[in-house]
Amino acid sequence: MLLEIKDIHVHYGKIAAIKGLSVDVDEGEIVTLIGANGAGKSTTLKTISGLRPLSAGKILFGGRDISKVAGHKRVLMGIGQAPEGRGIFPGMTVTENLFMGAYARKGNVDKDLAEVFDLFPRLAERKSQAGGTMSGGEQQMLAIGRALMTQPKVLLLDEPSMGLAPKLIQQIFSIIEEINRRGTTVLLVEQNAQQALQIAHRAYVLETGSVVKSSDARSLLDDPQVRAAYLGGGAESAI
Ligand SMILES: Nc1ncnc2c1ncn2[C@@H]1O[C@H](COP(=O)(O)OP(=O)(O)OP(=O)(O)O)[C@@H](O)[C@H]1O
Repeated sequence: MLLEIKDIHVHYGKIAAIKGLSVDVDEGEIVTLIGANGAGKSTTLKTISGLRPLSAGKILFGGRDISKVAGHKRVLMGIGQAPEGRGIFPGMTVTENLFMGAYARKGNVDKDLAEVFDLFPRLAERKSQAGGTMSGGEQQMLAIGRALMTQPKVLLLDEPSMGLAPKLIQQIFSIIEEINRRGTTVLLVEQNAQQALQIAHRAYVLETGSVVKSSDARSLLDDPQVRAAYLGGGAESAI
Protein backbone atom coordinates (compact mmCIF):
# COMPACT_ATOMS: atom_id res chain seq x y z
CA MET A 1 0.00 0.00 0.00
CA LEU A 2 1.41 3.42 -0.96
CA LEU A 3 -0.53 5.53 1.53
CA GLU A 4 -2.19 4.30 4.73
CA ILE A 5 -4.18 6.63 6.92
CA LYS A 6 -4.88 4.80 10.12
CA ASP A 7 -7.55 5.88 12.57
CA ILE A 8 -6.59 9.56 12.54
CA HIS A 9 -8.06 12.34 14.67
CA VAL A 10 -7.53 16.01 13.81
CA HIS A 11 -8.64 19.09 15.76
CA TYR A 12 -9.01 22.80 15.14
CA GLY A 13 -8.61 24.03 18.71
CA LYS A 14 -11.23 22.10 20.63
CA ILE A 15 -13.27 21.19 17.55
CA ALA A 16 -12.76 17.62 16.33
CA ALA A 17 -12.82 17.82 12.51
CA ILE A 18 -11.62 14.24 11.87
CA LYS A 19 -12.68 11.42 14.19
CA GLY A 20 -11.07 8.05 13.66
CA LEU A 21 -10.75 8.15 9.88
CA SER A 22 -8.96 5.40 7.94
CA VAL A 23 -8.24 5.50 4.20
CA ASP A 24 -5.85 3.45 2.02
CA VAL A 25 -4.47 4.36 -1.38
CA ASP A 26 -2.69 1.75 -3.44
CA GLU A 27 -0.04 2.51 -6.04
CA GLY A 28 -1.59 3.35 -9.44
CA GLU A 29 -5.08 4.12 -8.13
CA ILE A 30 -7.33 7.14 -8.34
CA VAL A 31 -9.12 7.25 -4.99
CA THR A 32 -11.72 9.90 -4.25
CA LEU A 33 -13.14 11.28 -0.99
CA ILE A 34 -16.67 12.56 -1.32
CA GLY A 35 -19.05 14.03 1.26
CA ALA A 36 -21.05 17.10 2.20
CA ASN A 37 -19.59 20.48 3.16
CA GLY A 38 -17.64 20.23 6.37
CA ALA A 39 -17.33 16.43 6.27
CA GLY A 40 -13.54 16.72 6.64
CA LYS A 41 -12.28 16.10 3.10
CA SER A 42 -9.93 19.09 2.89
CA THR A 43 -8.71 18.56 6.43
CA THR A 44 -7.79 14.97 5.54
CA LEU A 45 -5.67 16.17 2.61
CA LYS A 46 -4.05 18.90 4.69
CA THR A 47 -3.16 16.34 7.32
CA ILE A 48 -1.57 14.02 4.74
CA SER A 49 0.52 16.88 3.35
CA GLY A 50 1.55 17.93 6.86
CA LEU A 51 -0.30 21.25 7.05
CA ARG A 52 -2.41 20.04 10.01
CA PRO A 53 -1.05 17.99 12.92
CA LEU A 54 -2.56 14.70 14.05
CA SER A 55 -4.08 14.40 17.52
CA ALA A 56 -4.08 10.61 17.25
CA GLY A 57 -3.58 7.83 14.72
CA LYS A 58 -0.87 7.61 12.09
CA ILE A 59 -0.07 8.05 8.43
CA LEU A 60 2.21 5.62 6.60
CA PHE A 61 3.75 6.40 3.21
CA GLY A 62 5.48 3.54 1.47
CA GLY A 63 5.27 1.68 4.78
CA ARG A 64 7.09 4.44 6.69
CA ASP A 65 5.38 6.38 9.48
CA ILE A 66 5.41 10.02 8.34
CA SER A 67 3.08 11.35 11.04
CA LYS A 68 5.82 13.56 12.47
CA VAL A 69 7.70 14.36 9.24
CA ALA A 70 7.63 18.08 8.27
CA GLY A 71 5.46 19.07 5.30
CA HIS A 72 8.33 20.16 3.02
CA LYS A 73 10.03 16.80 3.58
CA ARG A 74 6.84 14.97 2.65
CA VAL A 75 6.92 16.83 -0.69
CA LEU A 76 10.46 15.56 -1.28
CA MET A 77 9.33 12.03 -0.37
CA GLY A 78 6.70 12.17 -3.12
CA ILE A 79 3.53 13.67 -1.67
CA GLY A 80 2.45 16.49 -3.99
CA GLN A 81 -0.53 18.73 -3.39
CA ALA A 82 -2.43 21.19 -5.56
CA PRO A 83 -4.20 23.14 -2.82
CA GLU A 84 -7.81 24.31 -2.78
CA GLY A 85 -7.92 27.94 -3.93
CA ARG A 86 -4.93 27.36 -6.25
CA GLY A 87 -2.19 29.08 -4.16
CA ILE A 88 -0.13 30.15 -7.15
CA PHE A 89 2.29 33.11 -7.11
CA PRO A 90 0.37 35.90 -8.89
CA GLY A 91 3.37 38.07 -9.80
CA MET A 92 5.43 35.22 -11.27
CA THR A 93 5.10 33.96 -14.83
CA VAL A 94 3.63 30.56 -15.61
CA THR A 95 7.10 29.09 -16.15
CA GLU A 96 8.44 30.63 -12.93
CA ASN A 97 5.48 29.22 -11.00
CA LEU A 98 6.20 25.77 -12.43
CA PHE A 99 9.90 26.01 -11.54
CA MET A 100 8.90 26.82 -7.94
CA GLY A 101 7.46 23.32 -7.77
CA ALA A 102 10.88 21.89 -8.55
CA TYR A 103 13.19 24.21 -6.64
CA ALA A 104 13.91 21.86 -3.76
CA ARG A 105 14.65 18.73 -5.74
CA LYS A 106 17.31 17.36 -8.04
CA GLY A 107 16.93 15.84 -11.50
CA ASN A 108 15.97 16.94 -14.97
CA VAL A 109 13.61 19.86 -14.45
CA ASP A 110 13.39 20.75 -18.16
CA LYS A 111 12.05 17.30 -18.99
CA ASP A 112 9.30 17.67 -16.38
CA LEU A 113 8.49 21.16 -17.63
CA ALA A 114 8.07 19.73 -21.15
CA GLU A 115 5.79 17.03 -19.73
CA VAL A 116 3.60 19.60 -17.94
CA PHE A 117 3.36 21.68 -21.14
CA ASP A 118 2.43 18.51 -23.02
CA LEU A 119 -0.40 17.81 -20.55
CA PHE A 120 -1.52 21.44 -20.49
CA PRO A 121 -0.96 23.06 -23.91
CA ARG A 122 -2.74 26.15 -22.57
CA LEU A 123 0.09 26.71 -20.09
CA ALA A 124 2.66 26.36 -22.87
CA GLU A 125 0.85 29.03 -24.90
CA ARG A 126 0.91 31.37 -21.91
CA LYS A 127 4.27 30.55 -20.38
CA SER A 128 5.33 34.21 -19.99
CA GLN A 129 2.00 35.46 -18.64
CA ALA A 130 1.77 36.44 -14.95
CA GLY A 131 0.04 33.68 -12.94
CA GLY A 132 -2.33 36.18 -11.31
CA THR A 133 -3.75 37.26 -14.68
CA MET A 134 -4.66 33.72 -15.77
CA SER A 135 -8.33 32.65 -15.72
CA GLY A 136 -9.68 30.45 -12.92
CA GLY A 137 -9.36 27.30 -15.03
CA GLU A 138 -5.86 28.19 -16.16
CA GLN A 139 -4.80 28.84 -12.57
CA GLN A 140 -6.14 25.42 -11.63
CA MET A 141 -4.06 23.87 -14.42
CA LEU A 142 -1.05 25.82 -13.17
CA ALA A 143 -1.55 24.60 -9.60
CA ILE A 144 -1.74 20.98 -10.79
CA GLY A 145 1.25 21.51 -13.10
CA ARG A 146 3.29 22.95 -10.25
CA ALA A 147 2.44 19.98 -8.04
CA LEU A 148 3.55 17.65 -10.85
CA MET A 149 6.90 19.43 -10.97
CA THR A 150 7.62 18.00 -7.51
CA GLN A 151 7.55 14.53 -9.16
CA PRO A 152 4.91 13.18 -6.79
CA LYS A 153 4.28 9.49 -6.25
CA VAL A 154 0.85 10.52 -5.02
CA LEU A 155 -0.89 13.71 -6.12
CA LEU A 156 -3.40 15.20 -3.66
CA LEU A 157 -6.06 17.27 -5.43
CA ASP A 158 -8.45 19.45 -3.44
CA GLU A 159 -11.60 20.39 -5.38
CA PRO A 160 -9.96 20.78 -8.81
CA SER A 161 -13.35 21.48 -10.41
CA MET A 162 -14.28 24.29 -8.02
CA GLY A 163 -15.61 27.37 -9.78
CA LEU A 164 -15.00 26.07 -13.30
CA ALA A 165 -17.39 26.07 -16.26
CA PRO A 166 -18.78 22.62 -17.18
CA LYS A 167 -16.63 22.27 -20.31
CA LEU A 168 -13.48 23.04 -18.35
CA ILE A 169 -14.52 20.60 -15.61
CA GLN A 170 -14.60 17.80 -18.20
CA GLN A 171 -11.17 18.84 -19.40
CA ILE A 172 -9.64 18.90 -15.90
CA PHE A 173 -11.05 15.43 -15.12
CA SER A 174 -9.67 14.00 -18.38
CA ILE A 175 -6.27 15.44 -17.57
CA ILE A 176 -6.39 13.88 -14.09
CA GLU A 177 -7.09 10.51 -15.75
CA GLU A 178 -4.17 11.07 -18.11
CA ILE A 179 -1.83 11.98 -15.22
CA ASN A 180 -2.85 8.71 -13.57
CA ARG A 181 -2.33 6.72 -16.80
CA ARG A 182 1.19 8.15 -16.97
CA GLY A 183 1.93 6.62 -13.58
CA THR A 184 0.94 9.01 -10.78
CA THR A 185 -1.36 7.81 -8.00
CA VAL A 186 -4.14 10.32 -7.26
CA LEU A 187 -6.13 11.12 -4.12
CA LEU A 188 -8.96 13.40 -5.19
CA VAL A 189 -11.31 15.44 -2.99
CA GLU A 190 -14.43 16.60 -4.78
CA GLN A 191 -17.83 18.19 -4.25
CA ASN A 192 -18.59 17.08 -7.78
CA ALA A 193 -19.14 13.46 -6.73
CA GLN A 194 -20.60 12.33 -10.04
CA GLN A 195 -17.52 13.31 -12.04
CA ALA A 196 -15.11 12.13 -9.37
CA LEU A 197 -16.73 8.68 -9.18
CA GLN A 198 -16.58 8.37 -12.94
CA ILE A 199 -12.79 8.61 -13.05
CA ALA A 200 -11.93 7.02 -9.67
CA HIS A 201 -11.16 3.37 -9.03
CA ARG A 202 -12.30 3.48 -5.40
CA ALA A 203 -14.10 5.97 -3.18
CA TYR A 204 -14.75 6.80 0.45
CA VAL A 205 -17.83 8.66 1.65
CA LEU A 206 -17.11 10.98 4.59
CA GLU A 207 -19.62 12.30 7.08
CA THR A 208 -18.72 14.51 10.05
CA GLY A 209 -15.09 13.45 10.13
CA SER A 210 -15.40 9.70 9.59
CA VAL A 211 -15.79 7.24 6.74
CA VAL A 212 -19.36 5.99 6.49
CA LYS A 213 -18.96 3.97 3.32
CA SER A 214 -16.17 2.77 1.03
CA SER A 215 -16.31 0.80 -2.15
CA ASP A 216 -15.22 0.63 -5.76
CA ALA A 217 -16.35 3.81 -7.47
CA ARG A 218 -18.70 2.09 -9.92
CA SER A 219 -20.83 0.53 -7.14
CA LEU A 220 -21.11 3.87 -5.36
CA LEU A 221 -22.38 5.47 -8.56
CA ASP A 222 -25.14 2.85 -8.57
CA ASP A 223 -25.83 2.98 -4.81
CA PRO A 224 -29.31 4.47 -4.21
CA GLN A 225 -28.35 6.05 -0.87
CA VAL A 226 -25.26 7.67 -2.36
CA ARG A 227 -27.26 8.80 -5.37
CA ALA A 228 -29.88 10.39 -3.11
CA ALA A 229 -27.40 12.13 -0.85
CA TYR A 230 -24.57 13.16 -3.16
CA LEU A 231 -25.51 12.75 -6.79
CA GLY A 232 -28.42 15.16 -7.05
CA GLY A 233 -30.99 12.47 -6.40
CA GLY A 234 -32.95 14.55 -3.91
CA ALA A 235 -32.68 14.03 -0.14
CA GLU A 236 -29.82 15.82 1.57
CA SER A 237 -27.81 13.38 3.66
CA ALA A 238 -28.01 10.39 5.90
CA ILE A 239 -26.42 7.19 4.80
N1 LIG B 1 -9.32 26.69 10.13
C1 LIG B 1 -10.35 26.10 10.75
N2 LIG B 1 -10.71 26.45 12.00
C2 LIG B 1 -11.75 25.86 12.63
N3 LIG B 1 -12.49 24.86 12.11
C3 LIG B 1 -12.18 24.48 10.86
C4 LIG B 1 -11.11 25.07 10.11
N4 LIG B 1 -11.06 24.47 8.90
C5 LIG B 1 -12.04 23.54 8.88
N5 LIG B 1 -12.72 23.56 10.05
C6 LIG B 1 -13.86 22.69 10.42
O1 LIG B 1 -13.48 21.32 10.25
C7 LIG B 1 -14.55 20.59 9.68
C8 LIG B 1 -14.07 19.90 8.39
O2 LIG B 1 -13.79 20.90 7.42
P1 LIG B 1 -13.19 20.57 5.98
O3 LIG B 1 -12.84 21.87 5.33
O4 LIG B 1 -12.14 19.55 6.11
O5 LIG B 1 -14.45 19.92 5.27
P2 LIG B 1 -14.68 19.58 3.75
O6 LIG B 1 -15.29 18.24 3.70
O7 LIG B 1 -13.44 19.78 2.97
O8 LIG B 1 -15.75 20.67 3.36
P3 LIG B 1 -15.93 21.53 2.01
O9 LIG B 1 -16.38 20.56 0.99
O10 LIG B 1 -17.00 22.51 2.42
O11 LIG B 1 -14.61 22.17 1.72
C9 LIG B 1 -15.69 21.56 9.47
O12 LIG B 1 -16.57 21.45 10.55
C10 LIG B 1 -15.03 22.92 9.47
O13 LIG B 1 -15.89 23.93 9.93
